[in-house]
Amino acid sequence: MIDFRGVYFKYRRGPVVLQNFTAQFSNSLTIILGPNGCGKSTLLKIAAGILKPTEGIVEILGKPPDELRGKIAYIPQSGGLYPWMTVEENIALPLKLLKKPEREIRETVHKVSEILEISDLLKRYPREISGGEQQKVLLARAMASGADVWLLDEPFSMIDIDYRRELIQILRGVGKVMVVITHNVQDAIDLGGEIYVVNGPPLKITAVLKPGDYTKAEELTEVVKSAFKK
Ligand SMILES: Nc1ncnc2c1ncn2[C@@H]1O[C@H](COP(=O)(O)OP(=O)(O)OP(=O)(O)O)[C@@H](O)[C@H]1O
Repeated sequence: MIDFRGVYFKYRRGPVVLQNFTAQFSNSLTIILGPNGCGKSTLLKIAAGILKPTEGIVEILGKPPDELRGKIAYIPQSGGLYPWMTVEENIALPLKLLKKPEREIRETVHKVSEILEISDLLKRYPREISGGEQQKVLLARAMASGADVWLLDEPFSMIDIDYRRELIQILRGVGKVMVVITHNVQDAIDLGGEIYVVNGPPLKITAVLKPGDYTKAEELTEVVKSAFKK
């Protein structure tokens, strides 16, 4: 579903992050686990079409990212909400860009806000809500957008442990193609997708674990620790 073939990417004042990188993420839910600075966010930004590789081919559902504008929901590791817009306006933005009727926009925003338990935050600005609430708003925006592909960079890092599991169940029910970057092995298990353990830069895949291979965080932690060293 997400295909990287011979991809090369280097930051102008940074390392070569992708060097002839080839991978096919074919599960509808891909989880990427790896240490700080190895290149996970860069890979996701390339998939989202935000960064352009200098060599190689990137395809999502058979198309280059540029042809999928409006069909990809990308949630960055930090930021991502427009500070001058209310929470409601931030969630509505992708639907506005798609020129959906006002009534449909209103209904969709209210529906997703109820699902994510943020209805009471709609009139506030991003600076007036907590970090975890901001992450919920970003997920609400992805949900409202109806995008087919969700690229999520550490989407639960500030969500408390009690709500996290509930949120993961909600996301699993959305039924979209998803790539999720996480540092948290328990989240990876709860998500239940195919887990790619990576290292770098340059980014390389050191282990691929099928859903259900590991049910205990301790077992997966051991595999991840040894894969990080490869
Ligand atoms: N704009 C930039 N310019 C130069 N180097 C960069 C830039 N952004 C990232 N890098 C470097 O590229 C490498 C990969 O960064 P990236 O953000 O993709 O890592 P990551 O795996 O997502 O890390 P983390 O888990 O800490 O978020 C790192 O060595 C980082 O220092």
